[in-house]
Amino acid sequence: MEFDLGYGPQEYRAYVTPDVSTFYGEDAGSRHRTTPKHRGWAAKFVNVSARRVRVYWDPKNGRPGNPMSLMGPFESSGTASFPGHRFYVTDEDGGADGEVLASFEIDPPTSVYYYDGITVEGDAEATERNVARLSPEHQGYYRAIVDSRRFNEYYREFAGREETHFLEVPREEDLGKIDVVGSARKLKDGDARLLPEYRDRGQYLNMTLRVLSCSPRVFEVVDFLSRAEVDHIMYLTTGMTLHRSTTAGGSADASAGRKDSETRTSLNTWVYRENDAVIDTVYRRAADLLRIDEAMLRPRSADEFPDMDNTRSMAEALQLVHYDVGQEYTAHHDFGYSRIHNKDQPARFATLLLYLNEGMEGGATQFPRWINAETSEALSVEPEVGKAVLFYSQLPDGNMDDFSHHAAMPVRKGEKWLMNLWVWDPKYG
Ligand SMILES: O=C(O)CCC(=O)C(=O)O
Ligand SMILES: [Fe+2]
Repeated sequence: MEFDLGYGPQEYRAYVTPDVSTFYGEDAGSRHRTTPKHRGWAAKFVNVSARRVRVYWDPKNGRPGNPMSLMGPFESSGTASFPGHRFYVTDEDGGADGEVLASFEIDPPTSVYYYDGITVEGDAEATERNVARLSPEHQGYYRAIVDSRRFNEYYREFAGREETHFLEVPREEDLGKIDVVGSARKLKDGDARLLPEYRDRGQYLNMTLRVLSCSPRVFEVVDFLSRAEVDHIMYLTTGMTLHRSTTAGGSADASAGRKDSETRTSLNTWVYRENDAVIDTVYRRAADLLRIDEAMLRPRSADEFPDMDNTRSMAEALQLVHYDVGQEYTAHHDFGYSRIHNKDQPARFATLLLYLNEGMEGGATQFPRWINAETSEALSVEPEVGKAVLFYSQLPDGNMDDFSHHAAMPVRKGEKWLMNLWVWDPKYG
């Protein structure tokens, strides 16, 4: 798409969600998108002011709001929400009953909601006076947000969605041409590495990547982990202490109006690549699956990939999660909302879910808003020992994918063990 923020015409490769018919290998127009039962909608809040403000979810029953997040000057936060839900902003010290500086009703396709204490609508001079009172650093953030808002208008017009990420650099990504539900790609022999000392000569693990959904992009790899590996991981966890799980951005990322303790009720701990040869193998295989070098998933020395602007790992430690009966993780996004202060806007890019057991009742991973032509129900993935699910939280153009909304359904009987491998975009930092 072409856009102009006042610095001359520029080009941007924005991603337009394809017609759903193409997800079935058919001509555009032959099938129609269903309306999902789940009406979730991601909301991002931006504090366009030099004061510290709090965002509250408004329960609309006359009671004070539930605190969602604290935003410093020119910072942002976000949450998984629903159309019609209301939020309001007060001064940090004002509390839930404080003077309401701005209020918002979630109204698709709007995803980004601004509390703007600087801009005076229709009065450029008054606006400039407000800007002049800001520190030079804050003036820079203000102008960046103004540009981003204007860019967002072009993006929304072109792509039908808002950019929830302060986009800078278009990203391209090689997913090959597996863009039809049910289609599969066999990963080449040798793609999936086993440590040499653990394999016979010429023996490789072959993996097949199968498309479960094109939007969000969700793939399944049955037998990603061997039984022996799963047994080993479960053995490693013996004696580990698990802690109550939290959500990525604390309450800022909890589903609107619910506390952390209600949205994610599981226990978890972290498993490190460096500490175990089998875990190292899992990372190497994950890198093969993602088609990136395994070095990206560990700290690098300065002479490896000198073109990268940092040497940090793009991956987090593996998060081992345990769900007991009744425990769940309600629908959420994995991407998080990065601070505007960070020019690189780091965000989680891909998630690999590794199932370590099966046979429980409940406990499926669901994508309730997947775009498809067959059902309004969620896409539901059942845990199977050793199975991996790969999904992307980012669209090919670098924006966040609101449809990557997903949930771990409550376990009704038995228990569930799973590992999360979170991979950040290359500018993690
Ligand atoms: O347990 C699952 O199936 C999904 C877990 C998840 O989405 C998360 O931990 O972020
Ligand atoms: Fe998640």
